[in-house]
Amino acid sequence: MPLNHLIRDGDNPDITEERQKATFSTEELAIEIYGEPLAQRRREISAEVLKRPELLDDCPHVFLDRTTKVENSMKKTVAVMEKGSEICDFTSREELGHLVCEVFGDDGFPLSIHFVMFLPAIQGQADDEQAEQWIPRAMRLEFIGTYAQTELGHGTNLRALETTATYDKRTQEFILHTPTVSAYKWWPGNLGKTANYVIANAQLYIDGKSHGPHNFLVQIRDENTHQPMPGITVGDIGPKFGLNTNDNGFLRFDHVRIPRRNMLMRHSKVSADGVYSPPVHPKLSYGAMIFVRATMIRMLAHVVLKAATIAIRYSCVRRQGEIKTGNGEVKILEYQTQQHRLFTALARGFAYRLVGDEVKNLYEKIAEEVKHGNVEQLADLHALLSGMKSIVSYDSGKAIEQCRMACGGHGYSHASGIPEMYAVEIAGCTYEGENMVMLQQQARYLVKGIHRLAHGEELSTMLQYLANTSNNKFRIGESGVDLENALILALEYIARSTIERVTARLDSLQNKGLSAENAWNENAVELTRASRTHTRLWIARCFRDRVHRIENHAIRSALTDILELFLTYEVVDMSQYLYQGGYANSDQVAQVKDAMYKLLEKIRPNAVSYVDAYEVSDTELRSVLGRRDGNVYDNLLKWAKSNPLNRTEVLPAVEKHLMPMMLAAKSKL
Ligand SMILES: CCCCCCCC/C=C\CCCCCCCC(=O)SCCNC(=O)CCNC(=O)[C@H](O)C(C)(C)COP(=O)(O)OP(=O)(O)OC[C@H]1O[C@@H](n2cnc3c(N)ncnc32)[C@H](O)[C@@H]1OP(=O)(O)O
Ligand SMILES: Cc1cc2nc3c(=O)[nH]c(=O)nc-3n(C[C@H](O)[C@H](O)[C@H](O)COP(=O)(O)OP(=O)(O)OC[C@H]3O[C@@H](n4cnc5c(N)ncnc54)[C@H](O)[C@@H]3O)c2cc1C
Repeated sequence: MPLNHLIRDGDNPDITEERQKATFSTEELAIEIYGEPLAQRRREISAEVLKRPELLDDCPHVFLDRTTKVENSMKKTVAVMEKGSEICDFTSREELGHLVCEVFGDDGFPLSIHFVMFLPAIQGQADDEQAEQWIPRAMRLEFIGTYAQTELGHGTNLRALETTATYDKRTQEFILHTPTVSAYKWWPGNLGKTANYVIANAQLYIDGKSHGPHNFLVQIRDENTHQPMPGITVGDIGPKFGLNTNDNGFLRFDHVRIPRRNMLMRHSKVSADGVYSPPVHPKLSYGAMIFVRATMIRMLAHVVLKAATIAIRYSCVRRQGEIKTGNGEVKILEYQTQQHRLFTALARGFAYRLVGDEVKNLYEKIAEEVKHGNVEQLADLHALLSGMKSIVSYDSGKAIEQCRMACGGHGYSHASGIPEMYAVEIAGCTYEGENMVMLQQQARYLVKGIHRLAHGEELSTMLQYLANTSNNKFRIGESGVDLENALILALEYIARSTIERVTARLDSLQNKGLSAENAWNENAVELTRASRTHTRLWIARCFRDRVHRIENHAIRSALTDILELFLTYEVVDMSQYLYQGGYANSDQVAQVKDAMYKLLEKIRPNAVSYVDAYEVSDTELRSVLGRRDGNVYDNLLKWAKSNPLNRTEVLPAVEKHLMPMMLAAKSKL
């Protein structure tokens, strides 16, 4: 029995040959990733979707214009809501999430922000009475909501948001108002044409005094006619780099009145007579952002693993050039350069996916504490997520782009599926906090860590390595030190020395009289680097711990190869930092590189099986190059022929414009 469960008759023999080489069971690896029964449920859901034409696209979605894309996704949403509960358990986020991926792909769907931000904002920030009133209605989809925070003029600097919510004691209402053009809400997903309610973030004013940004539930469209409510101007912001199935929108309030109880009041409150009670932590109204930052890690990793699936499968059916003259053309995956760009992408995908689970669990634990008023760990969580969303979004983007380029010309075609994946994924560098800004949020926490250490104060578990000053020599190759440990210690050194250096520079500039703010800005690039090195260390440690916990020997061994490749790649990529302070020499860095190249060879026979085990169906993959059966060329031809430009032999536009020009040119002869 072959260990790879995806072998089928009629597949491209080049890909079948790959699957026969598997040294671990792909089904067992799938169970390790998803757990049981989810691994099996995902397969059943995928199979059910295939039987229901109303859930499938009539033609490749990339051939459609925006209006049709949006309409299609709305039509399919209704089909999912009507029949979806026959296919999956709606109370399981994982099952529903899988169904959504199958039916809609990555480019957005009408309920994405409803589920990802609107509901979580209510769940975390509404008091019990409000939650009881709003959540059941929102869950039944009696209305669709979104999260309207960003404005035309400000997205990052939330303290400068201009939308106001002024309390009117007389009527016990808030008046929501957009005072300037730059105060228009701008960007919220599904706001343009879909949502009829928003959680609006606005500056709270009582008796002329500002209390900072707070969240309010505001109805923006009529529940029966979907027409904008009085005082509301709303629309779609236009086409974007990606996510064009999503109607990101703009919104203006013109003195819109809402009842006092529409302010989300779990943490901050305004009494009927206008008395304000602040929250136990000033940033609790940022809770929905924290939720998305925690969830997006797995979403981004999922896209990397999809791109890796496509590029690795394709690289086994594409033959180009010879390694040894006369021996025939090889699968392009035989080239070391191809393995390097693809297996490192695969390793990052697995690392981020598995670490993403840990981040989600940590978030859930701390969110529960916060719900009960314990905010002790909120700063740790905020710092971690700020770094994680930045590293994972950016490095995933680079990995996906490598996968695309690794497919040569066909990677540039939408037939590969990768351009759209890249466009969707890379938005993660911007949304939920622009990366440079978020890295600096984390850097504040790291600098504080060094100061605490200097004052003999206790450090959180995450920062304890900062105290390990005896780790000052690279121990690769020493007896008693295995590769993994040596690499983790090297990453600890890189992070510690980088954070120490930049903190010392900040301190010295301030000692010379520079203001804290100016000293910070003069070192901002180095501060973001410190933040990156810390986060990459955290990911590495967390990934290692996750792999060590695997009980199935064959699966642990398969993922150990991926872990070691990840660690060697991270260390090589940051090796310049190893030279600072003389931690390592160039021979030692060469040893890490050699280990990395050996791992590429070791992973090569299992390459297709790793991505097969991740189990993304062809329906979800939406890629001609990444098809499970490897039958790429016939299907590329079919795909091209089916595109709307080929509906007529002679395009009407050619007849109208070019032919007269050419005929006129001929007649002038
Ligand atoms: C069921 C299935 C469903 C499946 C569906 C799947 C399909 C999904 C499809 C597609 C999904 C796409 C999803 C896209 C969604 C995108 C949505 C958005 O983008 S919403 C907008 C986001 N906006 C931002 O993120 C703004 C960024 N700005 C900020 O967060 C803040 O302004 C910040 C942090 C930059 C500064 O905030 P300050 O000005 O209020 O605070 P300062 O003065 O700098 O800091 C004071 C202290 O507060 C801490 N702080 C700041 N934020 C904190 C926080 N959140 N928690 C705890 N502490 C925090 C700081 O660390 C600092 O601490 P010390 O003083 O150093 O100790
Ligand atoms: C696809 C997508 C979906 C979105 N969905 C939503 C949504 O559903 N709801 C919502 O409310 N918003 C949404 N947004 C908005 C998003 O959250 C903001 O765009 C994001 O927070 C960045 O803010 P900004 O656009 O103001 O960028 P800016 O802050 O203007 O950033 C521009 C540049 O200035 C730099 N910069 C800004 N401030 C600083 C600083 N203090 N220090 C150093 N550099 C700085 C940045 O690093 C960046 O290089 C979405 C955005 C996108 C792209």
